[in-house]
Amino acid sequence: MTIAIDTRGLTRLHGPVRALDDVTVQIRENTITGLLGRNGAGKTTFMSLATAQDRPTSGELRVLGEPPFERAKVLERLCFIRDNQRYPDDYKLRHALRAARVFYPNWDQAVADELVSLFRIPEKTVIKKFSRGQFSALGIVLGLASRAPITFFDEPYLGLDATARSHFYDALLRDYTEHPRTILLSTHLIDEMDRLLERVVILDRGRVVRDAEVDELRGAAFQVSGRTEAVERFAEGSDLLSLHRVGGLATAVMEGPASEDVRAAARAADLEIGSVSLQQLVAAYGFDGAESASEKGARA
Ligand SMILES: Nc1ncnc2c1ncn2[C@@H]1O[C@H](COP(=O)(O)OP(=O)(O)OP(=O)(O)O)[C@@H](O)[C@H]1O
Repeated sequence: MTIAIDTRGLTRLHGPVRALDDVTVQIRENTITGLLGRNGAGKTTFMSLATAQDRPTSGELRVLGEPPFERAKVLERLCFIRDNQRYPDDYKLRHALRAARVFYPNWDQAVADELVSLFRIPEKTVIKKFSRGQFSALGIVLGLASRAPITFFDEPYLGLDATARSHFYDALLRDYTEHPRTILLSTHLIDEMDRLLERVVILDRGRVVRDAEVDELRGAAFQVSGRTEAVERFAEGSDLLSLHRVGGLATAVMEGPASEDVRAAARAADLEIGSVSLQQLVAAYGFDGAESASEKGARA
């Protein structure tokens, strides 16, 4: 297994704010990894450090085997698509594409042309007058057509309508399958994107709280649903992550594998047992801004 991004104790302080706090993580090469976490968790900071747009306060960082700072050889192999990208005032689509063609050694013009037409990006309008969605679509075109060995997408979907988002996911998967490379994506749209993700790193207040294969995470919890009383009784004494009650019915997400014994007990209590989605799991742990059962318990 080759590591694309390797960090040891990576820390970035802004005064009292620990934007990244002692982060030790290895991002695998040729994998799509999701960087998840609530607002302010440190996702953009991580990407900015890995692309040498910012410097760490302490800790070690290696990208493609080297510290990225002032290493042209490393930097030309990275593409960072962020939501506040600046373009010169008079830039139109063709100027951005021309600059990208010069900058990215693996640039694929045919991919760019196809995506420009798919996303209906205007050719005559200056980029600074683009709608939010058109601006995001341009970032996606640059990110995919760059074919950079490591591509960072920091919430690349802002302003995109549902059809355009779906075009993005399909184009990303298709191009990645044909040309495997390392892709790091930050997102809050976990349900929509979970089919893209092979691994996730979840950050909370600058720290890594989970770093796992998506399949491994999904197998780490299960849900039971049915009559509230029966669900509550079933959940007693087990590792309850979240409990939602609606009318007389409830759904509980519980940590641990759904073993045969657990399944038999659920059937005996007339409860439905099922798997949880990545979004449900992230929400159950409270990493999406919702309050987890353990936080609620701690307050009570
Ligand atoms: N230049 C800066 N000066 C001061 N604080 C900063 C600076 N940049 C980031 N921070 C703080 O560092 C923390 C991490 O910010 P970051 O932008 O990395 O979070 P994020 O996970 O990308 O959030 P979001 O999902 O909202 O985009 C936040 O508390 C933010 O306010």
